[in-house]
Amino acid sequence: MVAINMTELWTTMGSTLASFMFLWAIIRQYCPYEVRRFFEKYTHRVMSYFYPYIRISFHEFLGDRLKRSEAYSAVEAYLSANTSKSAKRLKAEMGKDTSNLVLTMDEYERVTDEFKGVKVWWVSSKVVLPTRSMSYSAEQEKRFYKLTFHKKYRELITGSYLEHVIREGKEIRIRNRQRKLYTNSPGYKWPSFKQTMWSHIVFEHPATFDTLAMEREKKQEIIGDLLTFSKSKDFYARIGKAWKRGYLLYGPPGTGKSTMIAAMANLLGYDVYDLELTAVKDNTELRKLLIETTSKSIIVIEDIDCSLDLTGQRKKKGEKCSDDESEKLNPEAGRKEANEEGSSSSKVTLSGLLNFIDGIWSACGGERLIVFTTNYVEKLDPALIRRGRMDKHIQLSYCSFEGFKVLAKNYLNIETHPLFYTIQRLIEEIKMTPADVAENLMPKSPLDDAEKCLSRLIEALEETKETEATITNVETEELKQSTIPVKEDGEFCDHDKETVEPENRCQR
Ligand SMILES: Nc1ncnc2c1ncn2[C@@H]1O[C@H](COP(=O)(O)OP(=O)(O)OP(=O)(O)O)[C@@H](O)[C@H]1O
Ligand SMILES: [Mg+2]
Repeated sequence: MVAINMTELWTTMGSTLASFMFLWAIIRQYCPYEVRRFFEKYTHRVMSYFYPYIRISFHEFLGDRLKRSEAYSAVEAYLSANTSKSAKRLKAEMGKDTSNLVLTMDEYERVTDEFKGVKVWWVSSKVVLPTRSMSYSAEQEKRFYKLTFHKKYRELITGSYLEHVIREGKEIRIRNRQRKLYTNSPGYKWPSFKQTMWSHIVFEHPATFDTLAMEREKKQEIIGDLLTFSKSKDFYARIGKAWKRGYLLYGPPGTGKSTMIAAMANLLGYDVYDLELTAVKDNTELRKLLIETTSKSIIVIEDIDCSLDLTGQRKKKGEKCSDDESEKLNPEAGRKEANEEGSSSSKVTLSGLLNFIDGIWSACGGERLIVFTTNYVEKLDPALIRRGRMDKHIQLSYCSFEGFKVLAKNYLNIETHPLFYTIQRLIEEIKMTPADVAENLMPKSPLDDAEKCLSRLIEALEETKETEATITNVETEELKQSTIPVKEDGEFCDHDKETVEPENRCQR
């Protein structure tokens, strides 16, 4: 009797379920989106009374969708390391140093994980949002991971399990990630959904502080400063300051400013965001770029004096960053065009840049260095480089003997040589950039040994010495003539006195 009743019960339940499924299929197929949403909502409510499982979603982009969710990235990394053995469909991507492959779950793949004897299930999924256009576009995809577990383990899973997933995921990401060099391409379109405003390539610069030609003490001081910064999360939180630090690198061309940025990134394992200020449309776009940078990164603005003038007005297209006079003194300066293509419509102002560095938005993300480089530190607005914005000012200068020894070790693999004495004497009295010293030390043929390269450097130093002496003589001569200007009638006159009427001034 009981058996018959049970059979009837199962049959009734089965047919009810079948009817419900049929009804649901019709609704899905023919009803408008709003009606479907309505049914979905109430079906979920009814189901939740009987369904013993809890589900948590981790979406790739949240809220205003400006930034990829950190939780999503951590889950992705965790799953790639912990479940790639059990998943059947995987995606492959190049890992760190392009030497290993990183495998992650493919879309709609389902895997099981276990924590303290409790089973949980992860599914990677995506929804495609309704588009206005007829064409299918990848930009409308919303990816997410869904975690499912029994409701009796709610506390364990939402507490210690998720903590464990996020912590481990973050560590794996740091271990596996390829460091990137980002740039904001000129004319890049406003991000429509999940595209970022930065494009990137893998960062593979080989420079390190070991290969940087610089006095040992100064180098150690900078390394110490950087390492202290990277370990000071709690300190910055305690003093109520955003976890970021500004560095101003200044000095003549070829003294190693860009090389030092690469060495900094390699020392700390940070990404590099090379910000081309002249390609930024306005302050709002600048802020968007800032928000999109991740932590553990260096934001670099090279040749800051060329990007923005001191009044906050952008330079016009084609205008040179240095005036004619300084260009004459330093032909290198002329090479730096103020603006690239597309800058004519740029409206980034000095105040926009100041806000970028330490405005309220600059705190988002944390653990970031902002580095400015310039050849002309004296041209910069003091507000831009005051402590708090540019906390550490580092001067990179002409090659010292100590710097030369680093280069000799790098290029020729020698630590001492009889010719070092001559080089020491010359290098201490002559201004030669590390870039020039390095170029002279570079073997030019397979037959070039250390002695040949060092002799070439000595020759170059002597040549520079002679040129410097000639210039000094000419300048002294000019100075002599210009300081005692004489009128035709034999009287002395003063060029600089404003009071002298133009017609009374002497002709040079
Ligand atoms: N201090 C240095 N140590 C080691 N190599 C250096 C150093 N300075 C310059 N060099 C060499 O010279 C080249 C040019 O240096 P770098 O681009 O870093 O100069 P810079 O100061 O950034 O110049 P600019 O002001 O023109 O941008 C580098 O490729 C590097 O090989
Ligand atoms: Mg440079």
